[in-house]
Amino acid sequence: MTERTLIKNISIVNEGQIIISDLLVDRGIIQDIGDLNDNNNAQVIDGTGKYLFPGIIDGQVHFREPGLTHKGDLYTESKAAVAGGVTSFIDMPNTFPNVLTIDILNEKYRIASAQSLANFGFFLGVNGDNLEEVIKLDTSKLLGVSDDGLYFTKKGNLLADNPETMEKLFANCKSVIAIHSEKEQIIEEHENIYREKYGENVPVAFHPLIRSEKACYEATRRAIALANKYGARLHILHLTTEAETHLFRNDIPLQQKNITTEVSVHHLWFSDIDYQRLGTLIKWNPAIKTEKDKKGLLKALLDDRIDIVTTDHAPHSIEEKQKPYFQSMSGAPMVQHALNIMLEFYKQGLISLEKIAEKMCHNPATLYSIEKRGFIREGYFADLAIVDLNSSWTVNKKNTLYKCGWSPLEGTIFQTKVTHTFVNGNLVYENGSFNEMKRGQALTTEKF
Ligand SMILES: NC(=O)N[C@@H](CC(=O)O)C(=O)O
Repeated sequence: MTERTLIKNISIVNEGQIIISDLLVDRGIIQDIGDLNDNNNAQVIDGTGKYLFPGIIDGQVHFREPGLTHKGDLYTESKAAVAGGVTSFIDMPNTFPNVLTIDILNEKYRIASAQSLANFGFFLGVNGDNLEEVIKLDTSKLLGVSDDGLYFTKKGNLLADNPETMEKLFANCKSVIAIHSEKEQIIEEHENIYREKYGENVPVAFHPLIRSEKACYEATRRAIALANKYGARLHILHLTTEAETHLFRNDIPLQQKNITTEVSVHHLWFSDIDYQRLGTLIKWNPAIKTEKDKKGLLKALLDDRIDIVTTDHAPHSIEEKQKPYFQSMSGAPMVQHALNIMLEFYKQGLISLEKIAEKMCHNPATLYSIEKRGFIREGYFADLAIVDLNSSWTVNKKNTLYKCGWSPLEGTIFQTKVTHTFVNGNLVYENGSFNEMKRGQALTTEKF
């Protein structure tokens, strides 16, 4: 494979602008942007009529390795990611064993260097069990700490209404604290009410009433109050309610924010009217809520109260999903289809291409201080995605690359297609084919 690629005559979507230009990639780096001629045997790609985005940085995925690899693994899920234009991801700590020590964190980096087709970063998990060790660490060196998904084990966790644990973490942690924000006590009260009425077969349409707006709002309000008290760096994961969006600011630039938040694509795409059609396939935590919430989330994304878009890619086997309400696993795979979803909103006139690049590429890089990625700039890593905005296709089992083999989007017609994805200058994905010679790199941060 040639080390140089010249992309000719492409519409570059970057930093609030779209300009038609050429771009030269040399040995993994964006070497030049402008009116360029190939003078050194570069592989040439004609970009006429197509759009070039910085590779998507997905700030929240569950790729399931180690320990849960019957659902997904770092190779299979990163491959699906790359097919969707995602070139970097940050993986959550609820793999097994839970990522509660630096040794386990390092082990995940080791596996990913051998397996992942995309660039990778990992959260250190934090809960009541390892809090004392975490606050002894130099947390300023970590990409972030998170409690996400650790609540599945129902022990010692931050969400179990443990104000002391939360307080100590916020007082001492120097890195981004990424919180899964739902108040467990409120959820348990609701679970008991519905269990009494319906037994194990609670209709899934009640999921947003069990994991309710109040459960989300109260937890988010409390976390923000603590972050303000200690000046901690708080990030609220996967926001789901319109009510919570009003707790976030848009009067200061992202670089100056101590408190940030995100929306996951499924909470922009689905609403409670979809439970009837899709049942437990769209059971997520926090739950898919109402049309009003869905609209409110998009509004907050557009006016910058919400900073980034993530997927919370959470594959489970179809057997694990198709169970009665209480046993059905929460979460679903999304990473391959996230950019298509956002581009569909563009097609509907709801968001600009520049805003998509801001929320899926630039802002995740800024929020997690990721070095030299997320922007199309000379000297930056050549993580790039080319999209055709006029090419329709239907999601089906055959073209869904997740190890779990299904998607809640099956049957959906997308009008846009990712045609090429470059990771560190390597053309890893091209029109349905993969070049798997190279592996992704660990994300480095400006803090290291
Ligand atoms: N979002 C989900 O519904 N599930 C996630 C855990 C999580 O993000 O809370 C999972 O790991 O399956």
